[in-house]
Amino acid sequence: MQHHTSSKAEGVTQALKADIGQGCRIHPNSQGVIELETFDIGQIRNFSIIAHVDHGKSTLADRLLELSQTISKRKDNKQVLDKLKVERERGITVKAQSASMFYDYKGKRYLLNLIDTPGHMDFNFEVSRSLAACQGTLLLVDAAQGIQAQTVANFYLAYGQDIAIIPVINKIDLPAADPERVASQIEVAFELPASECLQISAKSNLNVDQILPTIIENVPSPSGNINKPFKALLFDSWYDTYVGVICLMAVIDGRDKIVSAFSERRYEVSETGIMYPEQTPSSSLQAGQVGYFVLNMKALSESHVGDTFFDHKHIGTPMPGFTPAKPMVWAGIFPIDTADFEKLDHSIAKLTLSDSSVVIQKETSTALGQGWRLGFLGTLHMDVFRQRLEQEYDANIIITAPTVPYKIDYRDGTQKLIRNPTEFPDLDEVNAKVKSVQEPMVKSTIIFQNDCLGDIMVLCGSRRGVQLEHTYLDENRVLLKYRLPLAEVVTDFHDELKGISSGFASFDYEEDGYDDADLVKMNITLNSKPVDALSIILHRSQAETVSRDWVKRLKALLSRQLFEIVIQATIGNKVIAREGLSALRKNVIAKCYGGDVSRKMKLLNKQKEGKKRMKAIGGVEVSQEAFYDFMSKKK
Ligand SMILES: Nc1nc2c(ncn2[C@@H]2O[C@H](COP(=O)(O)OP(=O)(O)OP(=O)(O)O)[C@@H](O)[C@H]2O)c(=O)[nH]1
Repeated sequence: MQHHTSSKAEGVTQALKADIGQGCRIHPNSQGVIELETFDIGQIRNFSIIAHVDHGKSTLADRLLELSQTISKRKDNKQVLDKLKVERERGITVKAQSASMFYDYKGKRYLLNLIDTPGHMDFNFEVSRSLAACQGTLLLVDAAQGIQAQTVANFYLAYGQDIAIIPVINKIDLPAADPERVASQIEVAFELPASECLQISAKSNLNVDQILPTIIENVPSPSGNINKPFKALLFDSWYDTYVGVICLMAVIDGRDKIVSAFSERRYEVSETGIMYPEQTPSSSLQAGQVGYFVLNMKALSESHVGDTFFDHKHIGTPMPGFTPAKPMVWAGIFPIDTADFEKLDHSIAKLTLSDSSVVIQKETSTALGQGWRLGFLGTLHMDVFRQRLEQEYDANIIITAPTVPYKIDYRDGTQKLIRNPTEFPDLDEVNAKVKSVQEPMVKSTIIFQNDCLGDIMVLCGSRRGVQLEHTYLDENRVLLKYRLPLAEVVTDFHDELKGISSGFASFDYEEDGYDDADLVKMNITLNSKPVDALSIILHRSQAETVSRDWVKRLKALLSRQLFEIVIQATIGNKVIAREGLSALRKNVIAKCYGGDVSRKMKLLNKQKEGKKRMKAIGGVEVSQEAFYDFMSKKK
């Protein structure tokens, strides 16, 4: 194999004689930049890899980077594209990343831009972003697991964008691999010929060398024109402490270095470059290329994903942007120790700099004190955010039960969006003023083995689901489509599904508008005083079961006090569940009498310390830990 360690003077366009593909490492010139100016647009390919979670995208991406000599072979098996600690721990890709590589094929040098995508349903929004910058994609399917729900969702995202789709069956080295069966599933589900599926093992490198030539042959080059005025699509951005906001863009036309945003703000470009795989400056970025721009943008809020940038003298029609990510799950976050408020405020602000899809509002709860209400794309997104707060910022927090956004239509024609159960109107107000209450719906895809069909249909039915489709992918794999309320899906639906199918069912959903629903707000009271942080919005049919469960669990978590505690669940004025906790008979303080003074002081101080973390609600002292335990245990 010819290793092309080019000299500094050598341009990247120089054609090689080799007619089988091989990678090539390009080095920056004496100014420290990679020369991209003379690179022919016909020799550029922009592609992504889409797949269900764990089907091997990141592993394959690393193999392609190695093969193209973009990175050297890693011994530690750590993935290059997954940068965050939480991603490595959970083995999921959260934020899309891109990487450029150079590859010599049939005497020509190609610039291949790989745009990695996350594999979980909460991040579908990021998949669409990445696809908008590509002309082709590798649809990766695990040879043992076959098509899963996310494979279907991703296929349709790519299909909708009208880009070339190359089916690739991965993990053919596994003993349970059945590539022929998976190829036929691909033909049944997507009408892509089984004979065109590449069969590879990203782990053992088997047939991986076929991938880049297949991309070059089958994915069209971008269609821009370098002689037209500059136009680029912003598809990702992040914050860098040293230079401010970094914008990842796909350049559609032109080759200018001065751009101006559609927001009519003008920016000076201070640096352009490619992800190689680290940020590497380039002499310019021009039509067809994908790379980063440093624009002296100070705040991430100035970079709108889906925005179009133009040459400031030729501002044209912006490209259809992306639908902005809408937070679909809201939850309150509070410090366990109220003294941590400032520190936590700072940590949340910093964390949202690198994740602009989180929406923040301040919130005050009588039970939990000052905190925030945060909007997330889904429950996994929420979990990842919580985990990052705890791991990277050492935060001790309580997070309330998630709420989906409800819509209330009033008789007087006004509408209200509810993100917090405390904002939900009480029963009297509903009766007097409300025309309708609506909840968000989703269309879900579930794929599983035939033998759990009955149980899965029962589960969907109990979650108020309506069946839309029932297809056999092969003799024992079933694809079901259900329309379900989002509120039913964000709690423990996925866990139950995994339980029923011993972990094998896969699940994905997309938003599907709002439906009228018979919803009520359930309040929890302690000695008749409501505990705001424990209010939830429920479908009337579930109120009884949930209320009984909640008061029972609360009873188990509260400590007995010097008087009786009555725990009630109410809807309006009506009590629907009740538990009592009898009074402590002996005064605990009595134990402190006698003994030496210092021991007594120590005990009293300890008690004071503990009190800091107590809230008195209806005269009842509730420790933050009790809240924490209550909230962290799912329904
Ligand atoms: N046996 C085998 N294992 C593989 C192969 N490719 C990937 N894996 C393993 O499958 C697991 C998931 O691979 P990843 O590359 O992290 O999957 P991913 O699709 O990027 O996952 P997300 O980022 O979470 O969507 C890892 O344990 C890999 O080592 C393969 O060809 N054969």
